[in-house]
Amino acid sequence: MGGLPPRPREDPRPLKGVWRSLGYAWEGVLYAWRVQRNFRLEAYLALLALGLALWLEVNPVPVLLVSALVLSLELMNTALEALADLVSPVFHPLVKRAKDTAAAAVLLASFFALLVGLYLLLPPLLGRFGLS
Ligand SMILES: Nc1ncnc2c1ncn2[C@@H]1O[C@H](COP(=O)(O)OP(=O)(O)OP(=O)(O)O)[C@@H](O)[C@H]1O
Repeated sequence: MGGLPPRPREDPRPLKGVWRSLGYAWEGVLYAWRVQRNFRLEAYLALLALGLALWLEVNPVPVLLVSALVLSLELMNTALEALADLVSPVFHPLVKRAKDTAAAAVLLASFFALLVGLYLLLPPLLGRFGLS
């Protein structure tokens, strides 16, 4: 395990600290990408939805916002799972509550993202194929 980084006020080069923080955050993204199949699936779906929005000339901002919400919640879920496994590697009802609730947050956001995607993209998509 690596040592802890210097505390912000003790760091003689604060800007270097910002880059270091970005590096740690990127490590988190790579970790989630490696171990979480759902994170990869959600990232691919977000790219697909963004590509469709651009192709259909639909405002891509809502797609970006809901994608950011789902992916961020998946990262938080991954973080919570790691902590829960550290605290209680064996079955504990409270860990079950915590993990299930964190997973529910991702599920809920994904459901609403799907609704936003369908509402925004389906009508112009059907129009492109002459089905509207
Ligand atoms: N230590 C534990 N104590 C109690 N229940 C647990 C524990 N670990 C896992 N569970 C239960 O199993 C479910 C799945 O947990 P797990 O950590 O495997 O996540 P997951 O849903 O498979 O997520 P992912 O596939 O994203 O890793 C949890 O939602 C919870 O209900």
